[in-house]
Amino acid sequence: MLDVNNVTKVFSKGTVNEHTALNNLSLHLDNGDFVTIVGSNGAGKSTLFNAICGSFLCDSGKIILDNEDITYKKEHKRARVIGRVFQDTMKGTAPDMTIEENLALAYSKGRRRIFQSAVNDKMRKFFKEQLARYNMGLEDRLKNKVGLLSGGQRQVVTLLMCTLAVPKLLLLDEHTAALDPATAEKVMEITKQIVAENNITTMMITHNLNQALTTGNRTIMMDSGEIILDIPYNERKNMNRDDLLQMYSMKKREALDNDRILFS
Ligand SMILES: Nc1ncnc2c1ncn2[C@@H]1O[C@H](COP(=O)(O)OP(=O)(O)OP(=O)(O)O)[C@@H](O)[C@H]1O
Repeated sequence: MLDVNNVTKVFSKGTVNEHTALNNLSLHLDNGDFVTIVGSNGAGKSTLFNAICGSFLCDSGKIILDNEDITYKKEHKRARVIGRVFQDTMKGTAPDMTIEENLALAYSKGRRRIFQSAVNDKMRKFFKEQLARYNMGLEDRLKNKVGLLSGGQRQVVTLLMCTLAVPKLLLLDEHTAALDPATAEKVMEITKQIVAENNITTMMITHNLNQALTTGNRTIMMDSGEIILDIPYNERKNMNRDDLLQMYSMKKREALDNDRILFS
């Protein structure tokens, strides 16, 4: 489904601040893979997502999504088939628009009617049914502005917006990190449900090693713009966070500095 082939991204090239954020990185995802991504601050995790989304052009390498070379495709065109949920719960929705207007935008995106927020009764019924499934009380608040919702409720609306038209790829960028533990757990449950029901190929960045090891079917660890560990399900299923930290230390030949890594 996704092939990232030898991708390199250098920021501030030719200056004293030159920094290689992605270093000849390659990655293959099969259809339906749910890959969790861990790594220290500055490892290049979000930059990898930005490269896949087309936030910038890479210095070298190719990105293929569902057999299409998207290396030079514009970001807004990629956004039609790639969903992304950020840590910042304000991103991804229009706070001054109502829940139903936000959902209608996403709904029409999938139907090629760009930027259409008009809501009809059929859509309203559909949105209500969808929201009711997640027990967040959102089905009765269709006419509330999204800006009035809690962070957890907004993340659920964003998730639904990203998946109403099933994307080819879903990118979750620490999307539960800003929520309180109970809400984070609830949003993770909903995420897993949406991904499983629609068999969405998904990548999720997290700093929580336990979450990384118990979510999806594979975990990769990044460091200095490279993938240093790629652990498939069979290997991962009996691992705990200490095993993962030890694997990191063996690979890097350095002890793991928990403060730097910021793993929970
Ligand atoms: N637009 C940019 N311009 C210059 N440098 C950048 C830019 N984006 C990222 N970087 C640098 O690239 C490196 C990788 O950043 P990135 O945000 O991908 O790390 P990360 O693994 O997501 O870290 P974190 O866990 O802290 O979010 C960092 O050193 C960062 O400062």
